[in-house]
Amino acid sequence: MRVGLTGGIASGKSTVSSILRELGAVVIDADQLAREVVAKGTPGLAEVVEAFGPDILTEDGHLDRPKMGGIVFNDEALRRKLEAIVHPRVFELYAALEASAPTGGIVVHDIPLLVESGRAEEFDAVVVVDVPDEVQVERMVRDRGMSEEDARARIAAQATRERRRAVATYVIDNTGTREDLRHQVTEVFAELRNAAV
Ligand SMILES: CC(C)(COP(=O)(O)OP(=O)(O)OC[C@H]1O[C@@H](n2cnc3c(N)ncnc32)[C@H](O)[C@@H]1O)[C@@H](O)C(=O)NCCC(=O)NCCS
Ligand SMILES: Nc1ncnc2c1ncn2[C@@H]1O[C@H](COP(=O)(O)OP(=O)(O)OP(=O)(O)O)[C@@H](O)[C@H]1O
Repeated sequence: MRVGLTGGIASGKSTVSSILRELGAVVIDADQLAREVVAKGTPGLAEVVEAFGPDILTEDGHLDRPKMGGIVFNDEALRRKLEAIVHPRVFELYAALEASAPTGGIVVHDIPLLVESGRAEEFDAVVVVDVPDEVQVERMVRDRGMSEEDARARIAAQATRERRRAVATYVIDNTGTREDLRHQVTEVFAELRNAAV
């Protein structure tokens, strides 16, 4: 069973993913794949340097992620340019991982841009982690030391809550405590397991 997991930035997707892993799901993390395809020494990173210039590298030759974030979350055209390099490579890796994933279990695809990429209907079920924008901002500022302005720019680069909720099979409300979250995830996982048999 292929399950899409999505939600706005800092909504709690990684936290939900780790609970799902504990419960026995296989999780494929799109953000992690997006890091791998531009790791030091990859053709992906070479293409990024060609497009954005060598100043986008740190002194030791890695992608300077905070700097790149500052550029692409304030300029939609440049964001699209980066996505055009990263996304096709992520899809390639995905295909390879899916081909080697064990069959029969629940495979969760943690994809921040699931709605934006128009691929929601490719999944047997879609789980949306939902919080108001203000909670996203609060968590980015509190836990990641981001400025409020940067946090809002990232939210503005993504689909609205309403658009995500419109494709949801299950909505997980993450405005409560971590314990509340675990409770809901456990319930959703039980329903997914029932639906899978
Ligand atoms: C700009 C980059 C270098 C900033 O790196 P940074 O380490 O600060 O953030 P990280 O990669 O951990 O992403 C954090 C969150 O930002 C949001 N985000 C990332 N890329 C995008 C994007 N293109 N559009 C909207 N939101 C995005 C997602 O919610 C993601 O979970 C990085 O986000 C990136 O390479 N983005 C382009 C690739 C992409 O679209 N990734 C998203 C999933 S495939
Ligand atoms: N219920 C909660 N109460 C308080 N803090 C929470 C809760 N759930 C998650 N958090 C915290 O909020 C932050 C964002 O959560 P998490 O990293 O899981 O989000 P994410 O959606 O994966 O983010 P990103 O889009 O950047 O990958 C983290 O610091 C996490 O520890």
